[in-house]
Amino acid sequence: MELLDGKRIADEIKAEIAAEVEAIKHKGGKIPHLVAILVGHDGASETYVGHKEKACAQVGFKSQVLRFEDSITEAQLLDEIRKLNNDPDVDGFIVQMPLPKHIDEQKVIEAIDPKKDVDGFHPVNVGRMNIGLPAYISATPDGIVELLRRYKIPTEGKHCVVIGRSNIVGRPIANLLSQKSYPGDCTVTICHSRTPNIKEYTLQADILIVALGKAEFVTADMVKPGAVVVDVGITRVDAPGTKLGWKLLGDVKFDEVAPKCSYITPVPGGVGPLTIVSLLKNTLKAAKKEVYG
Ligand SMILES: Nc1nc(=O)c2c([nH]1)NC[C@@H]1CN(c3ccc(C(=O)N[C@@H](CCC(=O)O)C(=O)O)cc3)C=[N+]21
Repeated sequence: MELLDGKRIADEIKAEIAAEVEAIKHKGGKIPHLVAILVGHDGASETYVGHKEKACAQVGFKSQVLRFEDSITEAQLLDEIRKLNNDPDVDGFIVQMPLPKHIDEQKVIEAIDPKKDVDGFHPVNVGRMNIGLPAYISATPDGIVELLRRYKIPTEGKHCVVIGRSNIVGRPIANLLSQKSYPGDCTVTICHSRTPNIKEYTLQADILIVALGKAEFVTADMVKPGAVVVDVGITRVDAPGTKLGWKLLGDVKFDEVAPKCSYITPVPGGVGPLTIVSLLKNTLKAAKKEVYG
């Protein structure tokens, strides 16, 4: 069993991006500039946005967080988005999810100029990605693809089973891995909450991608010996007696599943660190006008 070390790969890619930013500076080109909009005070969102700021500083990007109270109206938020769409210094921006209930998330996503949508959530980017055109690919599926590529995991002709059908993970990763590419050329099955007897499918998986958001859902009896297991879940649970009083659990029961695998991602330190890096990759592409010209 070998760990898919997302932290190590993330550091490797960040070093590559930092070198490119240095080269851009040297030539007097545009320093990539990422903006994050953060509404309210959700603890996890604060953490992620903090990670993004730190990562931007590490690679030499310009970054900014625009903070708004929960009381911001949808119209006011849409107006802030319009300003960012029209600000030539801003290469890309994200609106951290979740948003307060009185704001329509889909409306917000669709207000973002696809050229600056470095989260890859706008239907234009989703659609382009789905048909294999240049696009901003959203962070989690892109992170999974990077892990498979950097560990040179064979994918052609493999059966990839995805648990979860969300717009931001299950659906896009199933699409990418079925495309004619590397990593790709997989036979893909999507399972979800209405799939009876999930184990019947997971036992056939050469590559098992788990993204349903249920802590320790996948147990050893559900995994084929030698499988590659990618765990996208992160659930915070109480851990009395530890220093923090809590810990993070994946969607896979790591201790019993790991010994059966050829490769497996840890949680934390697997896909998570790569999601931040994907955002940096997209912002660099935006600054270089690589996707839309
Ligand atoms: N507009 C928007 N874009 C997002 O990309 C977005 C979002 N909203 N809302 C929430 C989710 C979640 N997300 C993660 C980012 C980093 C880690 C990450 O770095 N995880 C570390 C552990 C982090 C920790 O210690 O809590 C790891 O798995 O090793 C995880 C999850 C981005 N999201």
